[in-house]
Amino acid sequence: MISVEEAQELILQAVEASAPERVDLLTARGRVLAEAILARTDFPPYDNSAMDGYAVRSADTSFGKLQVVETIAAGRIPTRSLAGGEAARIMTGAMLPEGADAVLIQEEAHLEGDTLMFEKLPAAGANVRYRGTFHKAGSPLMPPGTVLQPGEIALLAAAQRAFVLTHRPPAVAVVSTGDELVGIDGVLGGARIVDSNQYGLVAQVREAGGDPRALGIAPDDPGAIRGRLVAALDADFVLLSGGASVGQFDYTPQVLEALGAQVVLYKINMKPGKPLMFARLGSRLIWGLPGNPVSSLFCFWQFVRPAIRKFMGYPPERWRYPVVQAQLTAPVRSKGDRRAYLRGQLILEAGVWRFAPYRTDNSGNLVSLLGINAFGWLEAGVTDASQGEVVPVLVVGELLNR
Ligand SMILES: Nc1nc2c(c(=O)[nH]1)N[C@H]1C(S)=C(S)[C@@H](COP(=O)(O)OP(=O)(O)OC[C@H]3O[C@@H](n4cnc5c(N)ncnc54)[C@H](O)[C@@H]3O)O[C@H]1N2
Ligand code: MOO
Ligand SMILES: [Mg+2]
Repeated sequence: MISVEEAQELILQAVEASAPERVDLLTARGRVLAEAILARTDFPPYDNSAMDGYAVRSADTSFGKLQVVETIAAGRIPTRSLAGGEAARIMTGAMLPEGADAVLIQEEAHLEGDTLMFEKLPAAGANVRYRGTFHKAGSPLMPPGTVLQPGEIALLAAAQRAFVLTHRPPAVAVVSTGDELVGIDGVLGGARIVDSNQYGLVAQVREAGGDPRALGIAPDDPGAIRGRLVAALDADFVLLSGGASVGQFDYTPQVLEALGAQVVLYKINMKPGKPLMFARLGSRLIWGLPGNPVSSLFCFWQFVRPAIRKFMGYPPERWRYPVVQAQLTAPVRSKGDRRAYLRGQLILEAGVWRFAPYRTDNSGNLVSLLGINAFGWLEAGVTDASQGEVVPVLVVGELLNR
């Protein structure tokens, strides 16, 4: 059995960033830039007011009051420049008139007719956003490799980039195997269960940024699995779930070998998720995920998501989930035969990371995934840890505050 880190390394070595494609900015969230973006305009594009108030000349201190000569709304070009003793009513974002160099906020002034009364004029530059002070036209705005989150999308919109070159996400085919499986609206009873992995994996692919293709269920029959796998090879990545272990009807390893796939690794020193297989078939990458629902989800987070992120051009520090050190809120046990990942909740409590482990380690217990956001772990050879002990915790979901 190889370690989690060795397996991640081997899988990532098999992945390259995808070719760039042009996409509509409205659909680019979560993608990664494959081009450098230059600013064509200054940010901001003209001197403007940061507040609602009065554009003034800060040097006009000898005037006890000023004459308001016009009102400037956002989107309007001032009709005249300010001479000594003059002010202009101005709104947030409106263009500063020539001659003005500061904005007096309206709360610190009052009008008597067209005469502006105030105690003190603001210093030069107060409440003014000068042209080009955020960013200069012609200088690099975003390098390739920038992850496009809402802030970056808004900035690209401001730079008038309606289309951008980004790495394309992988198409990820999901195939479940098992004679016991029925589709979500299939007839239960007897020895049948719902193919829940298909739904969990499709959701995970989407969450990671990939393009999922739900290909349904193949029975536990090598020919049928082979047929479904070949149909799945249109996709960049294929996720087979079930049949990865050593049972009499576990066919994933033999089907992959019979197809001539190059098996890169099989079996990881971890629980849940030991019987993971990863193979290459031409340019296609295939994961044989263990069928146990918790193992399937966990193997995805550990070994598929990093590959999706690398394929999508994400920088290395974003391939894997982050790890924090957190205090256990309860004692935990492990058999010690493999590295044991304990599902649970990571909570930031009064500035301290605390990890509340769920009470089961059963790989078949889907109910135990309700509300979890993290996996704390004990290394192989360690059989217990007490309450308050600090353990490493892999953060797979949203952080919680308390
Ligand atoms: N003698 C041994 N038995 C097992 C070993 C072992 O080392 N020696 N490993 C165990 C571990 S660890 C795991 S994990 C599982 C992996 O099982 P498989 O990948 O072979 O998967 P199946 O046998 O097909 O199914 C296991 C389990 O999961 C359920 N399942 C399968 N597919 C789905 C699905 N799409 N949706 C929901 N549930 C699914 C299936 O019904 C079984 O209950 O092997 C252990 N055994
Ligand atoms: O490694 Mo398996 O996933 O525990 O039950
Ligand atoms: Mg099995």
